[in-house]
Amino acid sequence: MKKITIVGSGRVGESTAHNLAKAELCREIMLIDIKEGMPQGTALDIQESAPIFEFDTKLSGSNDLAAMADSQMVIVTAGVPRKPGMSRSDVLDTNLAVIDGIVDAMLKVAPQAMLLMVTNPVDVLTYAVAKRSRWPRNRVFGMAGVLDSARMASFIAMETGFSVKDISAMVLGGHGDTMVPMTRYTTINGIPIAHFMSDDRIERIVKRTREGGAEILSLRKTGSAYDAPAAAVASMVDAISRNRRQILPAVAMLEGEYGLEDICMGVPVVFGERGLERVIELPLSDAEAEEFRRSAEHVRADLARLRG
Ligand SMILES: NC(=O)c1ccc[n+]([C@@H]2O[C@H](COP(=O)([O-])OP(=O)(O)OC[C@H]3O[C@@H](n4cnc5c(N)ncnc54)[C@H](O)[C@@H]3O)[C@@H](O)[C@H]2O)c1
Ligand SMILES: O=C(O)C[C@H](O)C(=O)O
Repeated sequence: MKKITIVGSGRVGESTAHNLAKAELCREIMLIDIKEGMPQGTALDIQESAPIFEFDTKLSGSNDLAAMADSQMVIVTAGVPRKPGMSRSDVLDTNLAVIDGIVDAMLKVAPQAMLLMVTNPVDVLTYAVAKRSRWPRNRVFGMAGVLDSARMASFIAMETGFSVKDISAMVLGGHGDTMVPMTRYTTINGIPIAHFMSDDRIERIVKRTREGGAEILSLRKTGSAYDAPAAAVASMVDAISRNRRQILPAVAMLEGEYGLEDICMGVPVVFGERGLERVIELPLSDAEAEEFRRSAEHVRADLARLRG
């Protein structure tokens, strides 16, 4: 890709910029933030690591949303994170106001770009962007499942002692307390985890995965997770910019899949050069379908707040 803009150069934005630059996933990165001097300073700081990491990506910063002109992708990490004790939905109203301005600016200066939403609550804000922009779903999607699945895989590696490289985990649904860790589709080198772990141990991992964001918040206290989230964003950009046609869980607009439409939430999708190229519909057991339905209800409750 030629140019990627990251709007919001706080913790997740900065770490994402560094990951994209180190992997040379685009030729140019524009960092934008409302804080004066901050995106410029962050861009320069990362740029000065280029001789050490040996990347040719050029970084710059701006306080003007018009600087996203000609981007092929805009990654949105602007807004506020929740504080300990809050749910992600508690920052909806604050972050919605931020997102609307970004979409309006994109419609003017980068109307053909893809938008990758990170700001929380990510399912609802992805939906808000899709509705405001009227872009097709291949160009509007959100990051959550790659992060939640990485957390689940990390916890399985910690519990079993097996290499994390062999663990393939999958978490679907809304990015909240009702997310759906798909234990039946989670394997260690192709072997279902039930072969290695008791139901109790699996249930502990499911719970810890659902509470993964809150666990980091409660330890760190001054901010939410950013390193694993930024790595997750970079892996989605990698799949798109290198046209890998990789299956990753991501927040997508559903158009009848899983019996749902007019809602954004986490499902397995194929990422390639056109962005979100296809939603994959997995057969669900009765129990999984029920968890998925409950998660959708939770997202819909927040969507109702958008309307009114
Ligand atoms: N989807 C996920 O899985 C996931 C993971 C981690 C964080 N997040 C979310 O990402 C968001 C950012 O988290 P963070 O830790 O980087 O927060 P942060 O406070 O470090 O950074 C947010 C930045 O956004 C900037 N900002 C605010 N309004 C803006 C606007 N109108 N235009 C441009 N910039 C603006 C702020 O100045 C700040 O620098 C939060 O909403 C957080 O919950 C989501
Ligand atoms: O927990 C949060 O609020 C941030 C993010 O959604 C996460 O899961 O780390």
